[in-house]
Amino acid sequence: MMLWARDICLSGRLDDVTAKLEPGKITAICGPNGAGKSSLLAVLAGLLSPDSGEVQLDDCLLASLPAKQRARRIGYLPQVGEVAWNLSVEALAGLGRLPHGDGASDPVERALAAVDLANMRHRPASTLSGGERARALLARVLAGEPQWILADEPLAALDIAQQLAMLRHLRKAADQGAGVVLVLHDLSLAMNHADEVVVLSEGRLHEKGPPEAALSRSVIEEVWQCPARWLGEPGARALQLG
Ligand SMILES: Nc1ncnc2c1ncn2[C@@H]1O[C@H](COP(=O)(O)OP(=O)(O)OP(=O)(O)O)[C@@H](O)[C@H]1O
Repeated sequence: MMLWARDICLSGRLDDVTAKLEPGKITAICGPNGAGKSSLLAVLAGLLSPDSGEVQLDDCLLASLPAKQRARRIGYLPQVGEVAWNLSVEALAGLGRLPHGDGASDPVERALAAVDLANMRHRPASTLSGGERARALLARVLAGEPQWILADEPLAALDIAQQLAMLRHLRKAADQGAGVVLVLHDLSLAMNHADEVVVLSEGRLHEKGPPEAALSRSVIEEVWQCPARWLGEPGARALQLG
């Protein structure tokens, strides 16, 4: 049970990246702007084909899986939070059931509750605030109850209470066996909430390991070229910059 990117090369974006991701964990992908985080996530989701290398999902190659099966097993939330059609929140979350073709309502209800949008279920997506829209799009992913949740900056538009609620929900999903992979710019969130951190730099894998090691002060200074130090205790770290 794993999602394994092997020797991934993608012209100008990823250079021989290998990373084995485990279910039951929250893995954060971190790195400076342009480091290749979104590209790697899209490759892991099977939405971007690498020039060379392959992604293995459990015992099969991702590229060999029919799109519907892939969509059942991997839920992907892109970075740009656009809603193409002006659906209601409930209908938008319901799209997460499409790969299953069952129109089941219980997973949609659970997803709406998880993102705290059950009371806005009839609101057209066009009337939502940025953070509400981000949560509705996340509800679509959660409603599919995928084995892997791959989300590109899912917390960026959320207030701190919603961030915490979402992290608790993602932790619960991981505890129940899902693999959770999050692109995060906020290194404190990665440090305090991830089990594993993948650090990319200029398209290459720089570090992979537990947060205290992968996001050490020396790694941050080398990769982000930014003086920084961690304050506080493990699990409740704050990053002081400068
Ligand atoms: N469609 C594309 N064609 C060519 N190059 C691209 C394409 N999309 C992104 N890139 C380039 O690939 C590199 C990695 O982009 P990517 O979006 O994966 O980085 P990122 O780490 O997610 O960045 P950010 O933190 O800014 O979101 C960047 O230099 C970017 O300009």
